[in-house]
Amino acid sequence: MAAITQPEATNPTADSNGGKTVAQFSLPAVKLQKIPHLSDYIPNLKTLPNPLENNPFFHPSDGFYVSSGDVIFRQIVYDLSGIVPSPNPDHLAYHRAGPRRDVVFEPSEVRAAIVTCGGLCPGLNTVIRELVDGLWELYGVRQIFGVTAGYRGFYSREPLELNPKRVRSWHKRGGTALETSRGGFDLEKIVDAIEDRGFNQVYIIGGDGTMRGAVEICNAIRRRKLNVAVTGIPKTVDNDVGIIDRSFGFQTAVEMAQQAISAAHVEAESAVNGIGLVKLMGRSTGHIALHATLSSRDVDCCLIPEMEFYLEGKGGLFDFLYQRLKENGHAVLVVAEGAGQAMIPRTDAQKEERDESGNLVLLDVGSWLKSELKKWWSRDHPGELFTVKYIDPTYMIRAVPANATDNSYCTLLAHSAIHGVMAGYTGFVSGPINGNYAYIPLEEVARAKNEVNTKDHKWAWIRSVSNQPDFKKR
Ligand SMILES: Nc1ncnc2c1ncn2[C@@H]1O[C@H](COP(=O)(O)OP(=O)(O)OP(=O)(O)O)[C@@H](O)[C@H]1O
Ligand SMILES: O=P(O)(O)OC[C@H]1O[C@](O)(CO)[C@@H](O)[C@@H]1O
Ligand SMILES: [Mg+2]
Repeated sequence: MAAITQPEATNPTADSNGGKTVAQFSLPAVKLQKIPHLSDYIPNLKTLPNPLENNPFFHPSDGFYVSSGDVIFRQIVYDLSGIVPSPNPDHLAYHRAGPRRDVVFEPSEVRAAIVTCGGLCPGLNTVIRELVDGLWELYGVRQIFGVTAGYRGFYSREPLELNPKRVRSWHKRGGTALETSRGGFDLEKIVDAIEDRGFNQVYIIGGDGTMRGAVEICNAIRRRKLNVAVTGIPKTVDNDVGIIDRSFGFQTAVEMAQQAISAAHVEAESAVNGIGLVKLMGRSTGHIALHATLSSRDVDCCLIPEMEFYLEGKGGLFDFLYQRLKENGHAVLVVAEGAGQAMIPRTDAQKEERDESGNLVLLDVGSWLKSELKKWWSRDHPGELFTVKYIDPTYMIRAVPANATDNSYCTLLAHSAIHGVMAGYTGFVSGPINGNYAYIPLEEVARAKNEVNTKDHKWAWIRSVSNQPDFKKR
């Protein structure tokens, strides 16, 4: 239990020259997040030396294996002055991901299943490929299966046999070669299928909904006391899964979004009073819109679900855009698909409309904004030229192969997951925390949400590059 205490209370703002730089400060005690293990409910689980020992390509050296004492801290930024209270009262630590000295699965007895659920995301095929390759090449597993068409595929489709030859070029393809779907989550049928088919390692790739389903599968497997390890690999182009630094495919999506913003910019500056409007994915979080705005620098205003805005009146969107048109002759507006939903009129039927997974179907904020902009201009500036060019690259930013950074990220995620499962961990997710790969309890990831914090420095940065209003009525 690390409790670090600085002995002397001094002026917290003093510089370091005198050596007395910080007020008395003590870190909270470390709370290590336990990862469930098959031995929690399977007595006398046999262990064997890691097969990597005999892998001719690895030659495990000193420090190669990760021990249970290796941890990653969640929070690495502290205010030693004590002026700003810590946002996380617990000093959380997670087990470091990586190969363990002992494993609980004999490779010849492993029957691994891989499934992809929910919407697409760049890198899905890379994760699948690297799971197959990692299991086969690192650990010598030969029975690897793809469950097709999402959760429903467990009980309604024949699994697909996978091997390195079959998946060789999958990382170059967008989408998921296993196919995906929403809905179809029938817990008992899924767990029956896992049992009947003899799967003992289940790799579940998907977003927040998928992770909640994976928690239920894990709990049911534990109730039945099955020797089956389950791991979740978080997939979300929206980057809305919490705790991990970012989700795979997110950077690729942000990069793709640049093309749409550039096109909107060209269209806008080539027109008289031109507005370029781009709608980007982001059902309940605006990370893609935020990062695409920050990296493009062509955007005058970025609207996200985490921030309310209004159209009319002083300090509203129209007021701001009018100023921009007067100053620059054009403006570029980026809107996340989940922004402004409460302002768009909905019929009773639309209020109820859900997709197969139960997610509310969003209305098209881009089309609505375009029509409101046109109404405003013709009402307030009749006879003056005005153009809105609306670009909706929705599926283009996620239906592409992963870029180089995301591809290597996917490889590390897949290999981390395999090492954890082979060691007997279950009900966990692998992912980077502050740049280091960790094992995080699945339940915690299923609960955590990563929203844009409109009070932090990154949002202030958006406001400073765009000079957009804060939309606070005064
Ligand atoms: N609370 C839940 N419990 C069990 N299963 C769930 C739950 N929520 C969603 N699922 C199942 O998980 C799968 C994927 O869910 P969903 O369509 O919401 O996508 P997701 O995983 O959230 O990914 P994304 O939203 O990023 O596309 C579906 O098969 C759905 O039925
Ligand atoms: O049209 P689909 O496939 O249901 O997916 C759309 C949704 O999926 C997401 O990309 C999340 O994966 C959201 O941004 C979007 O609302
Ligand atoms: Mg989701």
